[in-house]
Amino acid sequence: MAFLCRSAASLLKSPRAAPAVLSACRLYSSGGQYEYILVEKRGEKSDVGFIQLNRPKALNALCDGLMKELKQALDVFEADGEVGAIVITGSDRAFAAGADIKEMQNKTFQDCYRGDFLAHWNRVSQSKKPVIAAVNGFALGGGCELAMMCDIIYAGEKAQFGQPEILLGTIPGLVSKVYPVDQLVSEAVKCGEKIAANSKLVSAMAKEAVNAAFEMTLAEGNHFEKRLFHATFATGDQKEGMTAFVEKRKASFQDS
Ligand SMILES: CC(C)=CC(=O)SCCNC(=O)CCNC(=O)[C@H](O)C(C)(C)COP(=O)(O)OP(=O)(O)OC[C@H]1O[C@@H](n2cnc3c(N)ncnc32)[C@H](O)[C@@H]1OP(=O)(O)O
Repeated sequence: MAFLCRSAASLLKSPRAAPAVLSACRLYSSGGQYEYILVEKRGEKSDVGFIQLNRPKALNALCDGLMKELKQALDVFEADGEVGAIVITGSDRAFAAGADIKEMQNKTFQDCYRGDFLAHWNRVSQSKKPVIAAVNGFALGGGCELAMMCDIIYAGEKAQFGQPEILLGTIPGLVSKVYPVDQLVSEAVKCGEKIAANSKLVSAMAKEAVNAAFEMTLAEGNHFEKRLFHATFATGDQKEGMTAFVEKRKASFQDS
């Protein structure tokens, strides 16, 4: 179905394929066809495609099924001549708390590489129609990246953006802050302590991705970062980081 939707615009030219496109377009008018998102058209002229991430118990963690449905909904809205802009939102508590850690916990490097894990995650940035993120609550890791892939971000007062992957033994995880003069050095040391408590191996990989990005095109940089992300799944620290999250305890990284 996802493939049919992606090709909807071109398939419209083919009478043989028309029923497939029509059934794709019904996905939001009939409701209930998606498991992880709510999809409708909003605005006085029904010209705004509206997608709400809907896994409240998991704080909208971006599981594979949700990302496939998001792609599918974007495909349908792109093929819909009435739709002029798309809004993606979550709940009051969470836009999205990142990629689904429980789904990733036991993945190996081989699983990531062979399955080209995250291959379709760039779909939002490829949208031909303007996409607006309406962010309330947590926008962490992949949730933060999802918001950044949109063209415009509107944030609620309590929105919290962050890249905490380093706490899980994977990349990235860089944060910047502004402090009063007299607190700056001690806060910088505290920051250093926090970084040093994470996997030194994975921190080095995060730095490698950031540094390499300066020398590359955006597409090359994204590709390199994805491959390094896959490589973290070959480390013991990624297993420890994600297992610690699932077991609700502090991770103990061995730099291995
Ligand atoms: C982009 C790529 C490639 C990678 C990533 O995105 S890695 C993930 C990055 N995100 C994080 O590390 C955030 C993880 N979540 C948290 O730190 C916390 O859940 C919180 C700070 C967002 C909220 O904490 P709070 O104490 O308010 O709530 P919890 O009890 O921790 O969570 C409620 C419920 O949601 C489940 N949950 C939350 N985040 C995820 C996630 N990313 N993946 C899977 N599940 C998640 C959490 O386990 C809990 O469910 P259970 O009670 O059933 O365990």
